[in-house]
Amino acid sequence: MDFLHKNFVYKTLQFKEFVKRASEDKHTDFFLCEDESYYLRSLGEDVRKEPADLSKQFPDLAEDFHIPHFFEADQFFSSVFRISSCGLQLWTHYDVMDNLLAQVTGMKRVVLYSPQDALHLYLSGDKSEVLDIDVPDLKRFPEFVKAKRYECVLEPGDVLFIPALWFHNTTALLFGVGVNVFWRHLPADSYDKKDPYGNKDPAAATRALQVLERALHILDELPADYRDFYGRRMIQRIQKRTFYADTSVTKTQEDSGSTSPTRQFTKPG
Ligand SMILES: O=C(O)CCC(=O)C(=O)O
Ligand SMILES: [Fe+2]
Repeated sequence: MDFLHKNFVYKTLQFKEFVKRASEDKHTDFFLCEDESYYLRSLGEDVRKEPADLSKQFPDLAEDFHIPHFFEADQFFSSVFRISSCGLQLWTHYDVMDNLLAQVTGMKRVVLYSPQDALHLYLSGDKSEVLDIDVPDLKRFPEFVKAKRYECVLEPGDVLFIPALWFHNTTALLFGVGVNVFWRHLPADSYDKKDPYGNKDPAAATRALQVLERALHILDELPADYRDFYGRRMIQRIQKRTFYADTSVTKTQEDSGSTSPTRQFTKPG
């Protein structure tokens, strides 16, 4: 699927007809063309307000679906039923909650990139503009080669932990059914209140980005050479204050020689 050129449409179908079409390669009945692909991502009862919940929208199926005890019941956010045609690829994106992606039938390739590689992914909001991650256009996306790719193939019964902010790109290798479960690992009031999908930035991040826009607007009061000078200094200040590698390596990480991030709130420095 291509979010830049919107090569997909939203349609309503009887569930039985949807499953038939999603599981066949060529269709006798179709919307656009005989080899079109199908994708279902379940939603809540009120699609704009409520997150998806397998036990509410598909109670019979939910009886068969159990995941290990990874989080407390009050951290649960949503359980999303997903069905895809063979070959369907979903663009690289991040979500803001921790996630277990379970494969029920079929097989799915999942490619992951660390949040620390965000600047190499040419983001448009929560999505990467590099749609073809296997044969990327390196003239348009030269930095993409710097993003480290992690890859796995999910088979029936497999469950993949996708931590919040980790980028993921999925390709169904066969017609397949899956469920993913999002849960909150930050205090509940950190999240955007109106976010049925679990992909809106935490409220504090949104506020910080708004303040940054204001700061940039203020810099516009100065000539270009001054903007350049203060812009560079602002970048350095942000890096020093926020990047793991620069300031927030914990004692234990230093001791073990690891620079991998942990989820810790660092004191303002
Ligand atoms: O499995 C898919 O098709 C997409 C999964 C996904 O984006 C997620 O679990 O957050
Ligand atoms: Fe996702």
